[in-house]
Amino acid sequence: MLEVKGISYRYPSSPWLFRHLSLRIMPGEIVGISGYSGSGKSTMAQIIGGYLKPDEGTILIDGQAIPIFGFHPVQLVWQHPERAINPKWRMKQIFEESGGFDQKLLASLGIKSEWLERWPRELSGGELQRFCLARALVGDVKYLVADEMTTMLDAITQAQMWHAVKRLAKERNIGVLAISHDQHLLKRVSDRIINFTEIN
Ligand SMILES: Nc1ncnc2c1ncn2[C@@H]1O[C@H](COP(=O)(O)OP(=O)(O)OP(=O)(O)O)[C@@H](O)[C@H]1O
Repeated sequence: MLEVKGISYRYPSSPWLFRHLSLRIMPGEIVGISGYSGSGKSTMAQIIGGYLKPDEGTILIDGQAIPIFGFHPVQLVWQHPERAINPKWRMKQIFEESGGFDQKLLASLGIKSEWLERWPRELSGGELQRFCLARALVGDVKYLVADEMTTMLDAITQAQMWHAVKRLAKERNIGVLAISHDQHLLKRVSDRIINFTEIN
């Protein structure tokens, strides 16, 4: 189980963004989270994914703190794939760096093998985002945080990606936190939905 226990965060010279925020995600469970713009959902996502350190509180997996070094068992997929990918590497290199190829996974996300030879700038936003999702799902990922993962994408790509995430979550027992302003999407993909303002 992923436990977010009483975390608090404030950016330098700013008031508390949230205090004593807690939530739990079970393996294989998809938890949707909504909340007003600027309330701190992405900041919380970055804390859970290990990109930011909380000022108070802890993140535990099965009762243990997440090791600071090595593979992070919580992987984050952001809204803007172009900001998450090194533009100087071909897609193949990006994949190799993150732990290698899983042909079945690539196929299930609709990633064509010829895209692997391309540079990031030679792929559309939707194609790049599929790569980011595939990269997040390579290896022994235990939890996935999808922060507005498909907001910029067309309905078909959105449906394909979420179909794959739902299937993989159940098959591999990966817990998922889906952050979105799209209530219809959250209702479709989530086992339960939390309002961000109710957890802090
Ligand atoms: N690096 C930063 N330094 C200072 N303030 C920041 C920084 N990053 C974000 N903020 C502020 O923190 C607040 C929360 O931002 P965050 O992106 O976490 O909210 P959010 O709930 O994800 O918003 P949205 O739904 O619009 O994506 C905002 O007021 C934002 O301006």
